[in-house]
Amino acid sequence: MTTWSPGMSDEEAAKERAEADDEYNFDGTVQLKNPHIELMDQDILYHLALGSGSHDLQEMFGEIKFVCLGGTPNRMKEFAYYIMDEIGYKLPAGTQLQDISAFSYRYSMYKVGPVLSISHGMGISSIGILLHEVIKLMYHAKCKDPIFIRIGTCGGIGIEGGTVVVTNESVDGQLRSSYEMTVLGKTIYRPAKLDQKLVREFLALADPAQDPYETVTGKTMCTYDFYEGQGRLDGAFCDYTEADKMEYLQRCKDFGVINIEMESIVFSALTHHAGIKAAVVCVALLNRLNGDQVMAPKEVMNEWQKRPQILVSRFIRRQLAKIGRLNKVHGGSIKSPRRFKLVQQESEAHE
Ligand SMILES: O=P(O)(O)O[C@H]1O[C@H](CO)[C@@H](O)[C@H]1O
Ligand SMILES: O=c1cc[nH]c(=O)[nH]1
Repeated sequence: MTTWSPGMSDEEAAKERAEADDEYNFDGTVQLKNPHIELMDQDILYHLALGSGSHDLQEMFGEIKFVCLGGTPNRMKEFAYYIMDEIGYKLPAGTQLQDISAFSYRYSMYKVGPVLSISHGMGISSIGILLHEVIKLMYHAKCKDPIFIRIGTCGGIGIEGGTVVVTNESVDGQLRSSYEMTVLGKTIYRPAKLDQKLVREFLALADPAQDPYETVTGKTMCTYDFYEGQGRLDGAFCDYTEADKMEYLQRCKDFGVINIEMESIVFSALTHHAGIKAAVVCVALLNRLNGDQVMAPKEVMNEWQKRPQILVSRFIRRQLAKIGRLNKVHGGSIKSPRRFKLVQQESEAHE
């Protein structure tokens, strides 16, 4: 847990935060870098329709290891049923998955054993609010080493529709790799860092023999808008020419950007700030160098949207298998691969 306190100087606090970055607490629980929360009688997670006073969050969510987020309620409900099959999770007879956040009328949330599947809506503000509450949920529930994964769609730059992209770095519309926000009237920047080991793990799970599509990695540009923000010519307004658009997209491509979407910068910045490992896996719906309109038929797009889910499922199954193997060795006492790694490192040091 961070030792930041209201009396600390800015310099001390920055040092404290830098040291605490990218780390879970030693027991794997999530650090909360907000000293005010502990002082509150209860914490109402308003947009999730949950609260630390009204719900036993540890009982309900303590076992969560994977938090999967995607734009639409429908995709995340489908993913919940898909991952249920994939990990062999059985619902009690005669029951079905419930949308835990249904009464927020904002986001949908499904829990399948150690997996949470949550819709985040469109854009930085929507996922940003959700992330505050989900990170606090992880903290209240004392979840150990949770990994956050965004399962999305995007526009490709120089890649064809149906290609799966694992983001290695998120940049904004000005190609800056930090998330800019205004706090108390001041502009602050949070580094938008993603876990590079996770990137490699996801790429290694792509299987050219089995997958009739490419899985690639590169920079993802995250914008505040779908139309002008992404240099489209087909919005309600457009004050630039096609040549201007192509020059911008080419500049992005030359910088290493291979896709564009609308959440990855705040997703990577806030998870990094919370010390939570995170990954972004999206499918391209079109190649923006060829046009702006999303024209693939519905059935084709539905099949494409399954592709990141397949990769994420392989990852989750592999992680769960690791945890299962470790627990066999350690009598069920180790609940996450990371804890296992620490135990492994410690025992190696003593050899
Ligand atoms: O498919 P999702 O997850 O919604 O993501 C992409 O699609 C939306 C735009 O159509 C944006 O939210 C963008 O990031
Ligand atoms: O072009 C696209 C397609 C999906 N999502 C985006 O943000 N942009």
